[in-house]
This record gives sequence, structure tokens and C-alpha cells, in this order.
Amino acid sequence: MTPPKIPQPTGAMNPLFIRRPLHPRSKSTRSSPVRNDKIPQKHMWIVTGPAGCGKSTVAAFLSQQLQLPYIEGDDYHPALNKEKMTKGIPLTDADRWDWLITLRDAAASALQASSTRTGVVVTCSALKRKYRDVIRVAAYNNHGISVHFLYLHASEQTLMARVAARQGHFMGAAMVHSQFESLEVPGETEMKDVIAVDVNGPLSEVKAFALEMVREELGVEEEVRRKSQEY
Ligand SMILES: Nc1ncnc2c1ncn2[C@@H]1O[C@H](COP(=O)(O)OP(=O)(O)OP(=O)(O)O)[C@@H](O)[C@H]1O
Ligand SMILES: O=C(O)[C@H](O)[C@@H](O)[C@H](O)[C@H](O)CO
Repeated sequence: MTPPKIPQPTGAMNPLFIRRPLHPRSKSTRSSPVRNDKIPQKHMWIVTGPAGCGKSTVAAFLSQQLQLPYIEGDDYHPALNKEKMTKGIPLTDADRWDWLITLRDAAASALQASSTRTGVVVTCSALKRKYRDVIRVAAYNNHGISVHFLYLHASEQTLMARVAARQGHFMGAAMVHSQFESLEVPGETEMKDVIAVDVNGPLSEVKAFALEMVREELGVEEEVRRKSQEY
């Protein structure tokens, strides 16, 4: 007997699958189990990645284009953390813990500050899975909040060169290697809320792509919510 034909994945034909090289995801896996799709969502756009990947640059652009407030994660590091990084000493989990919680809560407060505010853009290296999980708690605490990570990625060599060329920043190029040592690239199990953005290319393309991804994400969520309201 001839075995049944197994349908082949069609993802390769979808341009989104090509442009999300790390963890392409299907639109059908959108809604998280903690999310009530009938509640209007406010969005945390967390721009992540190792030092020099362009978090601040991309976040400022998204904030301006989407008319959303922007919270710079580095402003929330205690002085001791900045001192360590300035001296070339990598932060530990313990150094990052309170910072992550404070930053997450500041982002949640910014969303709650106004009933018409629909989102906030935040920079946060969020290098490890457990750090991203700390931020995700915002959505568990408040089901009206959606957390999204834009994971900016490029080679260590590229980021080292960008940080070396940057002027007047506390983080030196020698620290980039330690950032990659800490980094846990978002894996398969995180594909629901992580959008991978390749930042090896020119800034204009990176910005346009990041904005396109955010708009697409908003469109998908709106569609899910609209459908849920039909039932
Ligand atoms: N796609 C790009 N192409 C070329 N240069 C870039 C690109 N993205 C960012 N840069 C430059 O690289 C440097 C690092 O960018 P930026 O400061 O935004 O990164 P960051 O992730 O916020 O860094 P940090 O975490 O160290 O604060 C800046 O000088 C910026 O202009
Ligand atoms: O977790 C960390 O090690 C820090 O957040 C760093 O990533 C820096 O603050 C940032 O990259 C500045 O260059």
C-alpha cells in the first residue's frame, strides 16, 4: 500500500519566515494562556540584545514613530552596576535582579499612567531566559498587558566594532564578549513573544523592519481579539 502523503511545511514560501531567521513562528500560536483577548491590550515592547546591538537607537525610533513613551533600561541600573560595567566587570545575576524588577514595574506603571496609552517602548538587554521571564511577570500580574521582545542580533565581531566606534558611553568594547557569554538566545519555547531582528544590515533597514514587525504584531493581536469577540 502506498503510504499517505505528508503535507510539506509551506513556511519557506512565506517571506516572514525568511526574515525571521532565528525562530519563525506561526500566527496561529499567537495568544498566550494568561491573556484574556477580550480585554484591550496595552503593549510592552522590550528591545533586547547584547551591548551595542542598537537597542537605544531602535527604541528611540519606535517610540517616535508609534508616539509611545520610551524607557531606557540603562537609566534604571543602580550606580554600583554602572560603576562595575565602566570598570569592565560583567554584572552577575544578583546585580541584575532588582534592576529587572524595577524596570518591569516602571514599564507597567507607564502603561497605567494613562487610560489612552496603548504601549511603552523599553530597552533592556534581557540576555537570559530567566531575565525575560522576570519581565513576562508583568503580563501575569495584569492580563491587560502584552509583553513582546524584539531580540536584536548580530555577530560579536560586528557589535564589538560598533561599541568601539561609539563615543561617550560607559560600556567599553571589551565588555561585549562577556555579554555574549551571558546571552541565552531565545529558543523555540519562546517564539510566542519574541521577534528576532537581524541588525547586521544598515540602520535604516533595521529600523524599518522593526517597525514593520511591531505593526504586524499589533494587527495579529487585533485580529485574535476581534475573532474572540465574535463568540
Ligand atoms: N544597524 C546598525 N548599523 C550601524 N551602526 C549601528 C546600527 N545599529 C546601531 N548602530 C550604532 O551602534 C552603536 C550602538 O548602538 P546603541 O547605542 O543604540 O546600542 P545599544 O544596544 O543601546 O547599546 P548599549 O546596550 O551598550 O547601551 C551606536 O553608535 C549606533 O549608532
Ligand atoms: O545586563 C547587562 O549586562 C546590562 O544591562 C548591559 O547590557 C548594559 O546595561 C548595556 O548593554 C549597556 O551597554
